[in-house]
Amino acid sequence: MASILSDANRRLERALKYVSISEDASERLRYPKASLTVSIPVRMDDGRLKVFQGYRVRYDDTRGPTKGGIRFHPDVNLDEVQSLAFWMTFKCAALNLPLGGAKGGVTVNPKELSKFELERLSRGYIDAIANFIGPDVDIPAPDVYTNPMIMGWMMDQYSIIYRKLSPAVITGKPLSMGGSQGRDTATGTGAFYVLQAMMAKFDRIPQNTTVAVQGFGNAGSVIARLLFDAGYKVVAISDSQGGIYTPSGLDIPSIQQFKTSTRSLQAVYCEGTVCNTVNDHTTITNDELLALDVDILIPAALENQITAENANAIQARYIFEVANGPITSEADDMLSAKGIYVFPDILVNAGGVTVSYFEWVQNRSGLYWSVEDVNARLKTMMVTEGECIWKIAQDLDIRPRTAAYVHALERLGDALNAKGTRDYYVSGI
Ligand SMILES: NC(=O)C1=CN([C@@H]2O[C@H](COP(=O)(O)OP(=O)(O)OC[C@H]3O[C@@H](n4cnc5c(N)ncnc54)[C@H](OP(=O)(O)O)[C@@H]3O)[C@@H](O)[C@H]2O)C=CC1
Ligand SMILES: O=C(O)CCC(=O)C(=O)O
Repeated sequence: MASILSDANRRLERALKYVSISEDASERLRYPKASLTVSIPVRMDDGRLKVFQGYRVRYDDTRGPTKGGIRFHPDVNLDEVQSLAFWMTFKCAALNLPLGGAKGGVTVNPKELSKFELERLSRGYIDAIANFIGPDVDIPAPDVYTNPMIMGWMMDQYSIIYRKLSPAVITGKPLSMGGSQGRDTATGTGAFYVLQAMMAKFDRIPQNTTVAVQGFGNAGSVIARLLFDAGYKVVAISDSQGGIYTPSGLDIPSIQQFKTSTRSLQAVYCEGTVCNTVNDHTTITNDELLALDVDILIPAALENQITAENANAIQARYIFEVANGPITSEADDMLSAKGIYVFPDILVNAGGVTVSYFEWVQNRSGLYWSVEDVNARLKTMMVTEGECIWKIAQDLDIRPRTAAYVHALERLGDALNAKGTRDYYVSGI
């Protein structure tokens, strides 16, 4: 299979046909600005020293300091981190955030580490990348298998290194360490606002709309819950171990209550009290979930879930990409040919980075906002930019994904052109 970054770049090439930005600007956007690979030695609880591979990629900083999460997962590699940083660049521009794109990761299965080992790894990662990040340079945040506790350790480690409390160096922190209200639910909430706005265009009524959600972590569980509360019928959910399916609709609040990051949904559902409330559920694989005959499919786990191999099996009418990069470009073409609407990651999951931006603003101003204020601002931004993208798609008769890239490219092109040629003969910060 092609590298994830070269596949991601195919979306850029497609959108470039619809915008008039300079050759210089488009050429600059094809390559990450800087990629750092580090080794992180960690003393394990049994006394052994283990060395982990870590990465941080700053893709483009033309519109502001770079921003993007940190992933702890066994499959993390440089190609994946570069692609995630590419998507962050276009996501921040699509939402008009004054930020560029970055991403980080460590190749590790955090479920195999003790809490102390995880803390040493998190602090070691910051030791290794401290020169590469900073509140005005590059600001990390959580992603898959990282969380507020890890962000807190990382911010603390950075503050120790620079002998100065630096809350604005990282977002997604615990509230007690300068985190923002609403950041923990922001990705799912932002996606919900976009979904509601788009479904209104098709006159869809929640009670008559079935949904399947792949991935039940920070992003997937929140959107599943919001959809359930709004009256949608969430008939299937899954995690890394597989999924559960109930045609009459799942009791999402009970499942949320029982699921913890290390327990499988199937075990929670079948061993727990939840199972006793619904009799007609079946366990399904992740592949089966993707192919269910539902109205809305929400991939909210990892990239490359829908490929040329299984695109023809997809039956959903609408796909909302809460995960980054869940559909390959080849599969995109096949879904489009089947008349399936795909609402893209760089719009749908942008709620996370938007509230991260709010957190960074709050850290720098010292003035903290209520959750109502955060969510109201989030809703305005998600719906406003979503509507612009929808209009571009209608006006140019292109897919929502290409429209989102066109929207982002117009802003990125302006900024790259305004900056002039400095980048081409003086090294950047
Ligand atoms: N967190 C954020 O703010 C943002 C996240 N995203 C994207 O959303 C997606 C999910 O991230 P997030 O919810 O934060 O991550 P979490 O770590 O909170 O949750 C990940 C979920 O995905 C499940 N999962 C892992 N591997 C697979 C697999 N192979 N098949 C099906 N499910 C799997 C996990 O299962 P298990 O519980 O069994 O481990 C877990 O339920 C990622 O693509 C991420 O980049 C995008 C924007 C912001
Ligand atoms: O909150 C952030 O800064 C980044 C979130 C993220 O990693 C993403 O949107 O993929």
